[in-house]
Amino acid sequence: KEAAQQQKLANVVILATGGTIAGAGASAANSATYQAAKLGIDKLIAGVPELQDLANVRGEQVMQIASESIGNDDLLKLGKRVAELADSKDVDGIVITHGTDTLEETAYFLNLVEKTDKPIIVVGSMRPGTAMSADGMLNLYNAVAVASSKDARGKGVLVTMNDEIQSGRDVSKAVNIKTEAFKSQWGPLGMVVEGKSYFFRLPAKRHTVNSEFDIKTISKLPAVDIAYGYGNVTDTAYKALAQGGAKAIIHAGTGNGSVSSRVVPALQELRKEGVQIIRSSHVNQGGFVLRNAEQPDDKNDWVVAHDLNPQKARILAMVAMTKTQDSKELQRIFWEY
Ligand SMILES: NC(=O)C[C@H](N)C(=O)O
Repeated sequence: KEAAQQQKLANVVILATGGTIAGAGASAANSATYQAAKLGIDKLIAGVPELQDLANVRGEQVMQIASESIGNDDLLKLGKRVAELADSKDVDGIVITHGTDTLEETAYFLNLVEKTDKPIIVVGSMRPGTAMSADGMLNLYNAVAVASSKDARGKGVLVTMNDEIQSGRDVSKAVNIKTEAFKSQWGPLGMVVEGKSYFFRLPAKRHTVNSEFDIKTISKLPAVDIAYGYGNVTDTAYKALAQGGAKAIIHAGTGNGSVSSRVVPALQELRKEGVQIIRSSHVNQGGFVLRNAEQPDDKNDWVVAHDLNPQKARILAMVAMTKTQDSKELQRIFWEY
């Protein structure tokens, strides 16, 4: 009977990368003071025995780091492992446990480059498992529930935090410390309650099987960096990033992605030298940058990131620039993804 039950369940692989979901503090009162990336995947799975009621679950430790330290090589390594698993007939869904600081970047990256309609869920926690009211157990349970659900297929990479199912493209960490940390200006796609997924919306932008990008053909990501806009800003950081080898600079601009008159000449000059300039907005609750609104982008040959925040714009620029160095193509890609 047990064997029959196992056969009916979906096969889900959990790829562990570290983060607070694998973190540990000195006492149960330590919800914010702890070390990330301490527990291995076997301990995480053993900590939630109910996972085995949802799916046949197995784990793999891909890396063990806090997500603020994830680099481009880590993204590529994770992305390639996800693709191998997605190609396997024995795998129905994939969960990635991840620190929350750059979770939105990894989720968007996978959303762009994984050619599969199998569910891929990225999940983290705001409190370590040793804390009172730790959120990791339920977030992980929800992630496995969504990964084993047929309803989650073809919806792009998803994120399960705080009972919500979010699109990996749209979601970002909007609050820290609190467990209701992840928000999207376009709203969640659904909810997961007691191991069941409920979807209410679909992502509108190109992703996974409909994406023109494929992790299998990407072996290196170009250098793309971010510089922040604020009152009294100078062009020092922009010039330094270009000198450091940046092929594109994401301008994390004020308001509509506006650019200070003190910075405009340097960005015009850098563009002439071949560096792509991409205007985004650093406003907290969701930016929306349009071409030729605050700056004459056509004249300057700059690109706008539309609703993508600066860190997501960096991910898309890197992926896009594995294929094109043309600013018009880049802009087309920023509208479509
Ligand atoms: N809540 C977390 O996971 C934060 C941690 N710094 C990380 O991103 O790994």
